[in-house]
Amino acid sequence: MILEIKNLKKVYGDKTVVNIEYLQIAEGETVGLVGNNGAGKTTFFRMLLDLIRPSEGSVLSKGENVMQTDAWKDYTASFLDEGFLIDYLTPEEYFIFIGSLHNLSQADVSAYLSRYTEFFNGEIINSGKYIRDFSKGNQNKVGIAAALMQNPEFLVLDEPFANLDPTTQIRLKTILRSLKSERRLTTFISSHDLNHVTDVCDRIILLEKGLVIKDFMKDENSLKELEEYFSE
Ligand SMILES: Nc1ncnc2c1ncn2[C@@H]1O[C@H](COP(=O)(O)OP(=O)(O)OP(=O)(O)O)[C@@H](O)[C@H]1O
Repeated sequence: MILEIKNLKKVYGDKTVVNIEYLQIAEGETVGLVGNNGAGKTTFFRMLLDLIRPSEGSVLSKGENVMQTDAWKDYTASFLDEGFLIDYLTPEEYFIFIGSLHNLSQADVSAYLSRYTEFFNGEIINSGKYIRDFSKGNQNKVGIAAALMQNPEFLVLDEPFANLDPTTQIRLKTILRSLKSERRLTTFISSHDLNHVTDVCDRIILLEKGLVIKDFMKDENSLKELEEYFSE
């Protein structure tokens, strides 16, 4: 079991924004987290990654509490928002820096980047610009590519399709599918885009006011069911 959540709660003031009794994610699953604004998706992801402390409960990665160990950091990669970037670097400098944290040489990083030319669509590499000068969509591309470069077993992405152009959205889905089939990558992604989520995920978790309202395996009716749920 790559991830196990036990009685996880986050309380701000008198408001419980995440309240998940039990949840587990197995190796190789692609799980989509959906829910309206304020449902608690980002807060939940931040607790998964030990970026904020839960008020109660625990997150176990391969059986170890993420608050008490570091081993999970070797096989987990994530991109939640631009806060993960270093905006006064160029994308190349940023990739080299992230690579150096994961024992990748400059040659390894260049080899990796050359495989992602299509994903970058000519806009990221050799642009001579700092990350801060890129559009939000292109900043997202840098963050997602840096996460993938770490060759993770477990990938967490918060709204990866937002701000990406349709071509890149489709390319990202293709990349996620091939990493799943080639390397059994486990992916946990949040999204407001029900089409993309049902397209790429094999399991969908619906969060509302911090609670898991639905947790089901995707089938051919899932998109319609989700659309009905959200139109009520
Ligand atoms: N630091 C904080 N202090 C107080 N309340 C917070 C804090 N962080 C988040 N919240 C509240 O927690 C709730 C959940 O927010 P969160 O960002 O996790 O939702 P979300 O599902 O990711 O929403 P969105 O789809 O808009 O990104 C919201 O009501 C938010 O206002």
